[in-house]
Amino acid sequence: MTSPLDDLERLRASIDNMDAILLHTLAERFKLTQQVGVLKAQNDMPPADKAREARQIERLQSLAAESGLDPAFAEKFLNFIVAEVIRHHEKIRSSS
Ligand SMILES: C=C(O[C@@H]1C=C(C(=O)O)C=C[C@H]1O)C(=O)O
Repeated sequence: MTSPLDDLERLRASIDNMDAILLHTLAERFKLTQQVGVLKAQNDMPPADKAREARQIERLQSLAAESGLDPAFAEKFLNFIVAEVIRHHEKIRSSS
């Protein structure tokens, strides 16, 4: 029989793996949004696109509901990421 501490350690090891996946996935996403930022700066397009964000939120809320996640959390999560992306885009724009 495993002890509670063994169980805790095993669960935490898997959580650490998931955190690494999340971070690597985010890094790949930021590589793509950086390319979008360069494209927008080169073509005088605004950093933010609220219509696109609204479509993404709607899609993620529905995926969240299907996965048993709180749709409000999905929206907050996307908004948090997009705010950082916009910050990057503004930086690219001001330096080009
Ligand atoms: C990446 C883009 O720029 C911004 C960032 C988005 C994102 O991180 O998904 C979505 C829309 C834009 O506000 C884009 O227009 O596609």
